[in-house]
Amino acid sequence: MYKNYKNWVLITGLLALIVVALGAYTRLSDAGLGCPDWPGCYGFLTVPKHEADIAQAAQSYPDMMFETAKAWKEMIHRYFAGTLGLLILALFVYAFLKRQSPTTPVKLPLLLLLLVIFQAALGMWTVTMNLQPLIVMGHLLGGFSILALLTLLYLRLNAKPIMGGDAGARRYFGLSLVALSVLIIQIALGGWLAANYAAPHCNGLPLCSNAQPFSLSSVFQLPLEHGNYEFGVLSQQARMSIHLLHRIWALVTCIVLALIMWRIYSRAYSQKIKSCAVSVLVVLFCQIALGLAVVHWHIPLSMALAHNLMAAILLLTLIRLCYYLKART
Ligand code: HEM
Repeated sequence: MYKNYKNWVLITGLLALIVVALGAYTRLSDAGLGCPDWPGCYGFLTVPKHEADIAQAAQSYPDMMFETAKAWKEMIHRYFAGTLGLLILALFVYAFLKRQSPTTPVKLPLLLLLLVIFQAALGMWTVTMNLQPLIVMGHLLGGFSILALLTLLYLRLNAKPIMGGDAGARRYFGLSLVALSVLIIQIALGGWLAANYAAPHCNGLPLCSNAQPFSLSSVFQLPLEHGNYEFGVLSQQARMSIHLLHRIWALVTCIVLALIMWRIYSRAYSQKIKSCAVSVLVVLFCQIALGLAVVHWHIPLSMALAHNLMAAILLLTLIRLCYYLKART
């Protein structure tokens, strides 16, 4: 039974990765408003198919343009996300029933359950508030957080302690948390960039070829008073600055993570810690290359999607390192 539970945690983690990818696909292919209501689609449980249903949908939402392909992208994301929510509920119920057992943590599944409920609310607000950028960014961060907590739960259940400990590397747990914070800021800036449709507003490499100057204050402008935020509402200068800040912080992320990983690698004597630090470096390199490719090839959907997934993988590899640095033997 316990072995099955471990397998279910793994399956739930893989499903969370698929849900994050489907969410990115929906957002990046501009299908976020494919269904203008929640949890149904134009008042139906599935995408309206018959002519009479489509006519009724058009009548109920006269301001919306019904597009079958966009509606399906949105609904498939919701079906997968709903399944993920049910699996997380099942993990919590099992952990609660086995709460006396020291090998089954209960706080982590509870946190996951609360987070997935909040994430569903964010998904609803994304639609009902017509892609308000703060909500869209929050929804992206919520997905990454669920993935991160499932990874932690998987590690708690499966990770083998490092033989003899690794006191040399263990001292760097605090620094690994610094690296994690820098990365989380970079992921949030990426979400802010995408939620404000700022990708096409900075064309050159490494800097933007736009004429306007960079403005830090415009990056944190909160557009609140608009009825619909699809395709962005901020000025050209604000979007260029948001994009540029994501690149500048990418440089900071790269330097901070590279220095900290090198330090941990050179001080660790366990192979496990060394390999965790190397994986962070390899994934970081791929992520920077993908970011550059997204700009160079004018934001092809496949690359933007890969850039999103690589950000998630980078977060997970860093969490794995933090876990092993902290885990008691
Ligand atoms: C550690 C480095 C980086 C991380 C963790 C990171 C993370 C992210 C994330 C999470 C997104 C949001 C994707 C989505 O909404 O699905 C994003 C978007 C984006 N990033 Fe990065 N990024 C990094 C480096 C870079 C670099 C170096 C560049 C370019 C020079 C870049 C260019 C972009 C662009 C253009 C988008 C918007 C994609 C779109 O809206 O279609 N990123 N990034």
